[in-house]
Amino acid sequence: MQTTAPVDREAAVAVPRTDFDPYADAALDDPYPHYEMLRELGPVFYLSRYEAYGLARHAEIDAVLRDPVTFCSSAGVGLANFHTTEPWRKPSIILEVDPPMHGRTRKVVAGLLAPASIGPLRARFEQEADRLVDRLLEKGRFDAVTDLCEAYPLKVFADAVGIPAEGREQYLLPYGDMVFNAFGPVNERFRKCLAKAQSGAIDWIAEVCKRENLTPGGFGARLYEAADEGLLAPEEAPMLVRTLLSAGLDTTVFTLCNAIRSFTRFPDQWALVHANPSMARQALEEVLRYESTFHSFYRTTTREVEVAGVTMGPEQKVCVFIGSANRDPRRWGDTADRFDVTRRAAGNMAFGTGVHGCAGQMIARLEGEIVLTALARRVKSFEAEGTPVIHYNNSVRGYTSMPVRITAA
Ligand SMILES: O=C(O)c1ccc(-c2ccccn2)cc1
Repeated sequence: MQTTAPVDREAAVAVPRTDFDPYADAALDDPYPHYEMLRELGPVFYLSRYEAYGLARHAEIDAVLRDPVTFCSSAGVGLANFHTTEPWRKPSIILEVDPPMHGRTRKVVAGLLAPASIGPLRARFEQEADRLVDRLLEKGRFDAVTDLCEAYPLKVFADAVGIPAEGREQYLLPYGDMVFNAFGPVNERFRKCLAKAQSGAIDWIAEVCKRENLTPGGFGARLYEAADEGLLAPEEAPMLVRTLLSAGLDTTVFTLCNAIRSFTRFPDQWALVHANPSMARQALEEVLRYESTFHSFYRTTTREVEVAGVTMGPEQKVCVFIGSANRDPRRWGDTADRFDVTRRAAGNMAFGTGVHGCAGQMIARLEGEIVLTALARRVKSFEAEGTPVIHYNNSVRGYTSMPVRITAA
């Protein structure tokens, strides 16, 4: 366990320094004891290894994410400051921009992914979930990552965007892996990703975002229609298709992984959901709180600002550990570390909060709720077959492999 060094001389109030490395495998194996240590350091601390401030408590993270002017996104939402470091790809026109520009692109994407727009997808999402559960019950034992958690979003969400079926397995997840590694340091993990992705994913994504490759009526085609209507500049449509493919796959895959993992660890919780499938949506919310898929990202100060008595200069990177906010006993009480599907987990930070709160959170919830409901109706129990293999990534948590055995109801 890392130690804290003497106080930082410059800060008005001593800011505790730590050489904790959030990106070390040991931290990714089980971040929660480390998050506990960070929360106890104070409301604000300094990650000396990365020369960035850090917040691990719910209240301060909530305040920072609700102030996009002081804590901006246009310098990148990862450790790299776009004012001094060349971004690895053209910055996103929704994630890596500030108001007012952000408001315009956000309005278009949020409209596309709003309940009214995704409601008509429910029937085909349910049909696909039932077909998938049929296959899993026939198998009895399978790898929950490849056969369930990856298979489902790669089919239903990629179909909803309207991209070709060919090449999805090969390119979509590796591309997302790179997107989420890019929010961390340029470490070995990220460098390996970049090298691999040069081999095809980046070109494949650019190709499938072209209008001629998108199914009419899908989210992608509808972004080009928004450009036709003047709501977007022509070159912004493919950029927002790239957004959907960057943000909408790995996150839901890992959320499903974290759900299955939690239910194999806590079979009594699955028993509750199996007994009452209408709890699926609420159970999913507790999965999102308990094992947030997306764990940490950054904002950059646009001026000198004081947070909890600590004065930060301008151009400072501030890491918000939303995975820790979701376990903060100051917000969730002393059962914060308990996986409890009967808890009211709404208000968790899994999708962030404020103007940049995840625009796709409703379709993510729809996918999760439908899969868990289909499983709850027909699967009595999940048993883990051996230890699952963690997927190591700089900012999202999930699994590479998770052999399970299921028992039909
Ligand atoms: O506009 C993009 O390319 C983009 C937008 C959003 C994300 C994202 C970040 C964290 C969690 C979920 N989504 C990634 C990429």
